Amino acid sequence: MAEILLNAARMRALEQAVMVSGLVSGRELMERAGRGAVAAIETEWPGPGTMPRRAGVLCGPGNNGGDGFVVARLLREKGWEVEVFLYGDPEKLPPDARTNYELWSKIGEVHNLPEEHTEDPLLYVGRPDLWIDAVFGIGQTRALPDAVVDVLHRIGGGSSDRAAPVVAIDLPSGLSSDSGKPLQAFRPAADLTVTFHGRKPGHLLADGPACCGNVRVVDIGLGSGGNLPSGWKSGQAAASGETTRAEGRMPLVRLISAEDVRALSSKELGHKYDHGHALVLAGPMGRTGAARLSARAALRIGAGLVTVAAPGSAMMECAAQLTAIMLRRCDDGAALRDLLDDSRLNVVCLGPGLGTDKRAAGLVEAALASGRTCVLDADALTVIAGHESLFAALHGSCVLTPHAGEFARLFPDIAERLNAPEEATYSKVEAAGDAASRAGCTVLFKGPDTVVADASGCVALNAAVRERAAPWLATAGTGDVLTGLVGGLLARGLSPFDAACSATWLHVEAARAFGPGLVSEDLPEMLPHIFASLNTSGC
Ligand SMILES: NC(=O)C1=CN([C@@H]2O[C@H](COP(=O)(O)OP(=O)(O)OC[C@H]3O[C@@H](n4cnc5c(N)ncnc54)[C@H](O)[C@@H]3O)[C@@H](O)[C@H]2O)[C@@H](O)CC1
Ligand SMILES: [K+]
Repeated sequence: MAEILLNAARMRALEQAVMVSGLVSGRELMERAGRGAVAAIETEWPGPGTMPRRAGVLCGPGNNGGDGFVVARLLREKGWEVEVFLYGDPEKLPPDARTNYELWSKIGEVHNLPEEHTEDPLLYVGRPDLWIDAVFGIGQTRALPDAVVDVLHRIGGGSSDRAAPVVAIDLPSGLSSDSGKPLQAFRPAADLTVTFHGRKPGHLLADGPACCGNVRVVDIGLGSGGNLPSGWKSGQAAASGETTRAEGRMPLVRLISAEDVRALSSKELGHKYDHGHALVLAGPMGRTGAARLSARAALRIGAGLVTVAAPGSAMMECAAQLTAIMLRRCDDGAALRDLLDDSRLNVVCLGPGLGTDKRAAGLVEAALASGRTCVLDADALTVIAGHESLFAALHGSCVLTPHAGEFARLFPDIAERLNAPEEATYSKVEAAGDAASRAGCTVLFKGPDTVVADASGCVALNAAVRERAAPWLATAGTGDVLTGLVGGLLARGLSPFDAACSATWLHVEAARAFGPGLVSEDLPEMLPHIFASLNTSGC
């Protein structure tokens, strides 16, 4: 199954559908959520034996608070000393949360956390072993009230050196479920986040991974809704009746995984021309390294043939460095048009080390006018950002691979919205989707949370965070390698969306397989190892 990240609206819809079907009540779902949270706590921190443990449970005014009352009751049943605090009016709790408030009230006290005179929960709990943050979950769309920020500060839920661990129920309070951005200046932090049915985009995007700590998913019996069959690919969201960007709502986000690339590890028998021919455009003498890195990556990922096209001044430099990769001279846009008369050249990669001068603009123009499948990166993106006519010439067979700075040059208003504090629920997923629909092509928006979006509304996320973190990718030239990986997969015939998804996953896996000390040249050389391990481990 492909993992779909459930945005808040979709999670609500799933819960509603299950409750309306009569298969399970909201109260039972809440009980399962609380039970799952307690089990996750016991797994994360196996107890010291017979010693009673002590927890402070902070509950909010909605169903997230309801989960908190369940957790409090179940911990008490297990012998924990538990103090419970409520932010909100018990009379206004929704029905299931109210029921659990009443169940808890039979066995323990509920301390009020009034807005005006925030009490210090530490006074009640002394030295707790654990804090439970059940103030807000997927219902939060606006900044935390100051009183709640105050309390979370006191328990250390915003700093890394807190005295007792914090367990967030569903999400740390103050974090947007859809964007992974804090909803206010206070940046919440938890050691463990227990979420239900499936991960939400906010667990993996932006600040989410740093705020959430370990994320454990609890099955509360909502069935397989939200997951899509393996092999689910671009375009199928609309066909399956799922929400897409094209419908103007938050898209379904698929997590990119090994499943996306397993089929790539075998090259079907055939002639080298059956696997495409990528043309990589180089910049002037002294700047060809970037294009050579792209070319090497394109060849390693399985393009049948790769040619570097360099200006006359750089021919000797390239010739001295290339072996399996071919070399052609290409001084300007006219020369590129001539080269592209050869229809076997099915992909053009341009941008790394290209420069931003007249030659570069001519090459970008010729590449786009040819209608060829193109990967545009680095300098090519800067050139496009500076020429409206080139932006307008982008077409459905293009892949743009901007990092945040390049994205802001190409789509300044979208980037501004993404970075505006008052737009905390606007996510990188939506930003990439808006950019793709404006450009009319696939956009691979780089980062530890790389988002791939196409103009039809399909979106996927490659999360290189926590256990999949690859900090070694922050070194010169790794972006040039990614350009070549996308180009090589396009040459092999993958669609722009699929090529971008697979390339970004392999890029991270290559970095992880090499580890510390990585330089960009190492990345393509790790691919045989990755393909071999995909075949043998079935990971
Ligand atoms: N029956 C269900 O629907 C289930 C819900 N579950 C829990 O319920 C949560 C969602 O519950 P709710 O929809 O009640 O939402 P929350 O409990 O997240 O928020 C409650 C309400 O608080 C208000 N609010 C949000 N942000 C606020 C802010 N900054 N300041 C003041 N008020 C704010 C909103 O009106 C929101 O509806 C999930 O995250 C999950 O923990 C689970 O128990 C599973 C079953
Ligand atoms: K919470």
